[in-house]
Amino acid sequence: MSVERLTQAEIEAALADLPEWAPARDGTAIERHLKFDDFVEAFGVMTSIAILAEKHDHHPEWFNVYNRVEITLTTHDVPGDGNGLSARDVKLAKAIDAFV
Ligand SMILES: C[C@H](O)[C@H](O)[C@H]1CNC2=NC(N)=NC(=O)C2=N1
Repeated sequence: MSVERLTQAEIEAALADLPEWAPARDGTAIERHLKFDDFVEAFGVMTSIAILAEKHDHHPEWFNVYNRVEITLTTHDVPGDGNGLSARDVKLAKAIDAFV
């Protein structure tokens, strides 16, 4: 899938379909915060997301403490300087939403 940077309009359109996600890092990322019953559930979901990420060849930046998981999606391989949002981020976010 293309790693071209999404335009601002494309980002806004994508976020309209991703109500659980919020823009982050000045529009170069999107993030979603999750809370589970306990650590084991949180880590189980992280394990599933890790397998999904590997299938997508697109990997999250994430933080976990006990039952909380904070996921940030951004693309390193975009042209130009620094990370940006690409269609890969949108695709992985939709895949994550499909099972959390
Ligand atoms: C070589 C490998 O395919 C690339 O480094 C992939 C791996 N996972 C990735 N994950 C993310 N978030 N951004 C990337 O640009 C990216 N590129």
